[in-house]
Amino acid sequence: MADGCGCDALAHDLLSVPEALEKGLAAAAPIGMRESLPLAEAIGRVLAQDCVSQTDMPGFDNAAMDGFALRTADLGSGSRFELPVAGRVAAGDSGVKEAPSGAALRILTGAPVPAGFDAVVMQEHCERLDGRIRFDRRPQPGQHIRRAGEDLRAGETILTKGCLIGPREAGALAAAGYGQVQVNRRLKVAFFSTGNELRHPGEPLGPGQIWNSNRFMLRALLDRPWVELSDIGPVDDDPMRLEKTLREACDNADLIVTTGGVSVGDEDHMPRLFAAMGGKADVMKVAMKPGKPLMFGRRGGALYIGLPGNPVSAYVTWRVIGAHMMARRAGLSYRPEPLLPAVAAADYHRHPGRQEYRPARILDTTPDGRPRLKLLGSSYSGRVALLAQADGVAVLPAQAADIAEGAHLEFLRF
Ligand SMILES: Nc1nc2c(c(=O)[nH]1)N[C@H]1C(S)=C(S)[C@@H](COP(=O)(O)OP(=O)(O)OC[C@H]3O[C@@H](n4cnc5c(N)ncnc54)[C@H](O)[C@@H]3O)O[C@H]1N2
Ligand code: MOO
Repeated sequence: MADGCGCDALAHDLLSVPEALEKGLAAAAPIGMRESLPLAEAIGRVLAQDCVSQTDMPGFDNAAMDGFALRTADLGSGSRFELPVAGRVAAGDSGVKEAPSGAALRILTGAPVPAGFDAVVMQEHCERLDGRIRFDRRPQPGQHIRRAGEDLRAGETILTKGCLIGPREAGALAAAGYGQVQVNRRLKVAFFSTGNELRHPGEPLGPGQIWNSNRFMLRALLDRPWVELSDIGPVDDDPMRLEKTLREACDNADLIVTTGGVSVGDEDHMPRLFAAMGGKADVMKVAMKPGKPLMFGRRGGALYIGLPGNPVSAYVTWRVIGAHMMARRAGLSYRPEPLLPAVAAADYHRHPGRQEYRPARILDTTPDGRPRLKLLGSSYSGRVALLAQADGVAVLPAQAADIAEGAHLEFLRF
């Protein structure tokens, strides 16, 4: 939609973005169905249980350095020390190593520190003689020893349900002894794009036809390890076909995402069809640009999100609202996306009205580290190529008309 279409005059009737997001999150109840998986298969999934450490972490006093363990009480006064080396202990060794009073033990990183030993001297600080070590820095008690439980005590929480099991979480779960974890079952997501004008990319185009970009953009947006994705493909603006597709999708999916057909045109069938099928539908007008029309619906166990057809509008509404709804439905805890402080790289003028998410490119950074943003074309809701050139969207306040070079902007980085 071009700038200055006049429709922004109605902006006061619109829901704000936080209001729309709140409504969306409230509609997106988690599916709450779980399964137990071996840890390796749980990577990329949503954790469905609170996890506590099953042992103290670390589980025993151990050496933080390769070197020599000793008892500081053996050192006496003076500034030069020499001790015999009475044995060796490596990571994985079990059993208590005995060492006579006044002797050191060769010790390797991760090895249990035998009882009574209270310091480790790094090998770099020791001169090694035949069966003895000499060093001239007095070690402090506790030096280079990782004490049992200093990280976490057995029973302390390491992760709470609702987090994504990424590399750090997988590592923490393994360290806490979880070989098997409860995760939410994959969210069944079905998607399709509506419109008679749509052709598969590369197919010859007749008059009035365009290549279907939303289908591929949505596939990339929705394909997550915690999602079981079903691509229904394009569907013509034929009410019978649309209704059949929607009905089947509602019967089989936890979440249905479509693009197009949610506005007020004669071929914008989705709101009416959804209601006719016995679903509860809500077409919202959101005070954001692009992405004004946005539809939510519920029918049986299915949640429906109808995104606007314009590709940039669909992307932005997905990023700002839809993605949070999908995440919540899959059981992920909601985390607001932080906006970064940035500055305008030039003077810009715009028509005030709706809060705008303008594709923007980072030119460079200011001396205090803020990105300097070039705002890309003002008429862009169909220009998906512009989105691909952007590093993110600048969030322009509803009432801002003139934005001066150097002015503060908020930036949602892709
Ligand atoms: N009288 C009004 N007309 C419109 C309004 C309004 O408030 N009053 N809102 C405008 C805005 S803003 C948007 S956004 C669009 C949203 O309309 P729909 O969701 O119903 O989308 P369509 O009309 O089906 O398509 C809009 C546009 O996007 C192109 N499109 C659709 N699907 C795809 C696809 N898969 N790949 C690429 N491009 C696609 C489609 O050809 C249209 O050009 O409504 C405005 N109108
Ligand atoms: O302004 Mo529309 O919402 O093109 O997205």
